[in-house]
Amino acid sequence: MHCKIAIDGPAGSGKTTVARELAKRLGIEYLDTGAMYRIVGLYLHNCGVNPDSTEEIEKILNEVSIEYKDGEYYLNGKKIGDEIRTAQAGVYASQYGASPVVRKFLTKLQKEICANRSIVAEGRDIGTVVMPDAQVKIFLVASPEVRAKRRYEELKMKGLEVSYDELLRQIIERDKLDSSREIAPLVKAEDAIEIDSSNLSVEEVVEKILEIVKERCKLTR
Ligand SMILES: Nc1ncnc2c1ncn2[C@@H]1O[C@H](COP(=O)(O)OP(=O)(O)O)[C@@H](O)[C@H]1O
Ligand SMILES: Nc1ccn([C@H]2C[C@H](O)[C@@H](COP(=O)(O)OP(=O)(O)O)O2)c(=O)n1
Repeated sequence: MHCKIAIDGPAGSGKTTVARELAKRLGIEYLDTGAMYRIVGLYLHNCGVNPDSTEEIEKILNEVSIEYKDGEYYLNGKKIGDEIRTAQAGVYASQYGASPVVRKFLTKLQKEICANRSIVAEGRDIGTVVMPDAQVKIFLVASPEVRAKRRYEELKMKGLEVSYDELLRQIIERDKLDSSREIAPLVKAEDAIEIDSSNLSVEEVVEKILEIVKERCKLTR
């Protein structure tokens, strides 16, 4: 039986770090759905598309192909790099991520990738929309201040000029946008287990989830 693990939560709660480590230890696939929203958000922004215009977005997405191969993303055949990892790309992802057309386009792709395999997928609506049948659903949270500090350290390490106050503002704004939108909002799935990572190390979070996985997926690793 396939083991499906869904990790949802707000920006900076540790989803990507934890999901990657879990996938490695369990020897299963990993999917970062946020990267896909960042790719589409940045592309639509660069095309000057109005986030509220369904027609404009549909027209552009009809000519777009996104592929996911061996952990890498390709947009119209071109491999995606760190350009999607900026704070601003996260803002565009959140803005265009509220569009029903964008969500339909990406959710279809995400369901195809997650089908018929054991996988750890992370984002905002994995446990509620993309993999509602996941045996393990984690809702990973942390205080906005802790999440902004983590993002600040992360972006500084990448040599990017960032302001903690601006990051905190953006994180609070994205939290609000992501959880108040009509379609597939960021909410804890009824059967999800909430973990607050504010005062936990990555290892402690991974260990907590591994315990749940071993019990529910009967995996030995
Ligand atoms: N429990 C934790 N304790 C300390 N730092 C963490 C923890 N979880 C994640 N981080 C760090 O915080 C930053 C953001 O983590 P990330 O996994 O990208 O969060 P998300 O995917 O939820 O936005 C990364 O630099 C990561 O190494
Ligand atoms: N499944 C998802 C994943 C991301 N999004 C949107 C909302 C998020 O603010 C942006 C960016 O997501 P991402 O996980 O890359 O952002 P963080 O790493 O958490 O800062 O994309 C979404 O709407 N649904």
